[in-house]
Order: sequence, then C-alpha cells, then structure tokens
Amino acid sequence: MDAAIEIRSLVKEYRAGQPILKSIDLALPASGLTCVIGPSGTGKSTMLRCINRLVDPTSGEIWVNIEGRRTDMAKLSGRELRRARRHIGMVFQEYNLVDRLSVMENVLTGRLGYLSAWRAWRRKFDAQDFIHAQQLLDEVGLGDFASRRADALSGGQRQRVGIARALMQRPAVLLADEPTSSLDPKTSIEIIQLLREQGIQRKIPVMVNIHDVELARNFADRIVGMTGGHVVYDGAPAGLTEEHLTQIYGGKAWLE
Ligand SMILES: Nc1ncnc2c1ncn2[C@@H]1O[C@H](COP(=O)(O)OP(=O)(O)OP(=O)(O)O)[C@@H](O)[C@H]1O
Repeated sequence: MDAAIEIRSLVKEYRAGQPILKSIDLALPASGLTCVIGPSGTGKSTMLRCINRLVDPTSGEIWVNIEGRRTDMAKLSGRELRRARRHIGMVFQEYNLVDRLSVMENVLTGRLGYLSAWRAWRRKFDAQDFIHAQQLLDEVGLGDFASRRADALSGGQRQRVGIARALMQRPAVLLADEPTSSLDPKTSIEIIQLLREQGIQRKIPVMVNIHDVELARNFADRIVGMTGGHVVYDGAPAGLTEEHLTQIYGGKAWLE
C-alpha cells in the first residue's frame, strides 16, 4: 500500500519494562478520516504524540510522507526533527490558543516553525502569510473573526481556529487528540466533518482520537480500535461489531 503514515512495531514505555504501546502496526492511506477509539489509558494519545514526537518512542518506526520523502519520525533529532515536525499539524482537546491574542495571530502561530528564530521571536510574518491565514479562516467559517480576541469565541469557534492554525503549517498529516470532547453534540459533528473535509481537500491523512464511538462510526472512513496498548480492530466503520466493541471496551462502556 502507498501509505501516508506507516507505523511499524511501535513500542512506548514511560517506565522501563512497562510498555504502554505494545508493538503497534498501522498504515494509513493518503486521504480520509481515521478515528482511533479505545478505553481511557490505552495509549491513544501516546500513539498520536509519538507521531509528532511530543513523546519519544522507545522503539519502532513511524514513516510519514513529508514533501515527497518518506521520513521515519522515530529516528529524527535536532534540526531534522524540527523541520519534519512543522509538517505535522496537531489539534488539541482544549484548543491551546493564546487567549489574549487575536484569531489572526493565533492562526499565524502555525507558521512560526517556518521562520528563522529571530523572525519567529519578533513574529515577523510575510504578507503572504496573512493572506493564507485569512483564506484558512474563510475556509473554517471564521472569515469575519480575524481581529477578535481568541477568548471572545465559543468552544466550537475556538476549535475552528485550532484547525486553521494546524492547516497554516501546510501539514502532511493532521492529528487531533479528542478535538470534540469539550463540545456539544452538534458542534462536535461540525468539527469532525470539517477535519474530514480538509483532509480530503488536501489529500492528507487525518487521525483523530475520540471517545464518542457513534460519532466515529458515522463520520470516519476508517476506525482503529485499541485496547491494552494493542490495535484490535482496523477497518471500515460498517465492520465494527458489538463483539469488537466488547473486546475493545471490555463491556458496554461505549454506551455510557
Ligand atoms: N508522560 C507520561 N509519563 C508517564 N506515564 C504516562 C505519561 N503519559 C501517559 N502516561 C500513561 O500512559 C497510559 C496511556 O495514556 P494515554 O494518555 O496515551 O491514553 P489514552 O488512551 O489517550 O487515554 P485517554 O482516552 O484518557 O486520553 C496511561 O496509563 C497514562 O497514565
């Protein structure tokens, strides 16, 4: 398969001899929304954070297509890691916006990894960056909000800013760690659909950790079910049965 993300034998131990991820193998195609489900503490966030190297893997390989080159994120360090990371967009549960900055300034933050240290420190963006940021705000439905302060927005709007900021990185991969956990059901659907559409438009894989199984079932192109640090389901939403859910959650927890 021509995978845009390929994870091989990924192991993560925070404490020696106690693996959280127990040899994960996963290959995601160049487009489409993959939802990762599984009980709390099973390692979903750890897996996502290994991909963008917020967490260092203990062993294994994480191949990502970056600017036409297959790159093993697990092996990078220093400058090479910084260069690769700027192509990996991340959307967070709590948005991680800077409240006192405007929406535009928050979106521009996604560009910082491309600037020299001096320009980044002075937040010296190009005119082209402002144009791009405004285009992205239009795309996420916040075209008229550029000058608002981030803390004047609703949760759904804040998450849209988070998505625009990640897209500002011109990502090769878009990762989202429980992006809808703080949102109401209707807004959650809008955010998941937005993530999916943006991934399809840009032909990049979108990988989302999510607790809401029904949301995943209804909107994902693919579901990865994890339990105890293993992948136990990897396939189409339609193929995810009650037996799989029982295996993943060990009961009827997904109904709660
Ligand atoms: N920095 C860390 N140091 C030590 N242990 C950690 C660290 N981060 C996570 N863990 C542990 O690793 C395990 C997996 O955590 P992780 O957050 O990846 O799970 P998760 O499936 O994303 O859970 P949730 O759905 O609740 O977010 C947990 O037992 C957690 O306590």
